[in-house]
Amino acid sequence: MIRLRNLLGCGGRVAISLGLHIVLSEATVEQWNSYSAVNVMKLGDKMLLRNGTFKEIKEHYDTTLDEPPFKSLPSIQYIKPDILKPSSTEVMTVTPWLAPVVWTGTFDRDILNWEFERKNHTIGVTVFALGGYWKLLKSFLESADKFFMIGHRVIYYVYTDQPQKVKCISIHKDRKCKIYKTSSYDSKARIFMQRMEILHLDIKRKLIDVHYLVCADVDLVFHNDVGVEVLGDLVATLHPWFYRANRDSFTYERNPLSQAYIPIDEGDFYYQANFFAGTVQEIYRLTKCCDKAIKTDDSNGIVAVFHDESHFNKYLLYHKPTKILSPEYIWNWGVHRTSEIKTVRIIHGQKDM
Ligand SMILES: CC(=O)N[C@H]1[C@@H](OP(=O)(O)OP(=O)(O)OC[C@H]2O[C@@H](n3ccc(=O)[nH]c3=O)[C@H](O)[C@@H]2O)O[C@H](CO)[C@H](O)[C@@H]1O
Ligand SMILES: [Mn+2]
Repeated sequence: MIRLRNLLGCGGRVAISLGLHIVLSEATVEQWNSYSAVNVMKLGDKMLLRNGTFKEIKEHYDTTLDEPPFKSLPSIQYIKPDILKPSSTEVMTVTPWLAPVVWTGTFDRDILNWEFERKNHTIGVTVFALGGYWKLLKSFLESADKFFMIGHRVIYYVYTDQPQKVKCISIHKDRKCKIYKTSSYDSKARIFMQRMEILHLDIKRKLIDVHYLVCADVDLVFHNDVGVEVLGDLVATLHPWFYRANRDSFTYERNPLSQAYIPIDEGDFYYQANFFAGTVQEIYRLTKCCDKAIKTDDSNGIVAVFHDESHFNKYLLYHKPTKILSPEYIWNWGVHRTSEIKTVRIIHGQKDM
């Protein structure tokens, strides 16, 4: 029996269940038994376009529901969680919409790794390095090899206008690096705008083909372990300059004519656009939506105050992240460090070119 999970992606699963609902409400099962599976499976994954009746497929679906979804691993030992003991008394660890906020001390990476390994997912990282910024790639990739997702399958997707220079940078032998050539741009604003477009188009073209995707700026240096705790459906990082600030001091776009506009009495947090993550589907939705908003602004002669970051913040206000990373994840040495910043994990803003 081929497992259903091999046949269906997330979309396929939804389509099948939708298919069943439509089918059962509009025709009897007997009627549908005589239909070719092809008709039904147009709703689902192409791999299911095989000869078989609806009955066979329904039976297959029912059987596979009872199978364990992921590989089983030997159990691991860890300290029992104590429900009466908060993971932090200093900081918020869950938002009002029930998204966890990841701080050092709030998670056990061994448990997370064990759970992740059962699912056997690949993690992609996109990074853009155009113009003189290609020189930052070496420290980005070398530090990622040392601290990022150790023990997991990682693919780096490097976008650059100078692929020949990038090829010379050596990366860890167990990791793949795909280099995609992009056009050169004179202005930074153009680069920020293009990134959103390139990302959603390449996800659609399957040039980026992973389960989880992390989108990072090249002027980041990994300083301590960053693991699967940063993965989730839609994950954003708190900005170190603003995490203690009130919403009226956030540098959101305040021009009501811009697509990125956020009124002064709205906003949860100020997120940085230089490190975000999610499933590839969620990153597709985010980048496509931001790209559309940036282009609408462009056609009206508007450039949002912090470019893609303004649009990113607008998107996340109305599509709440399912996980938030503390500023430990993207720290800037220019910010006064207080006691809640226990482990600086990634450093931003040291452009040593
Ligand atoms: C003042 C300003 O605009 N700040 C924006 C910029 O902060 P930053 O001042 O940190 O921007 P930056 O210079 O790091 O540029 C952002 C990223 O674009 C890429 N890049 C940029 C220029 C270039 O010539 N070549 C190149 O490859 C590279 O990946 C870089 O890390 O970026 C953030 C997104 O991450 C936000 O959008 C910020 O609002
Ligand atoms: Mn930067």
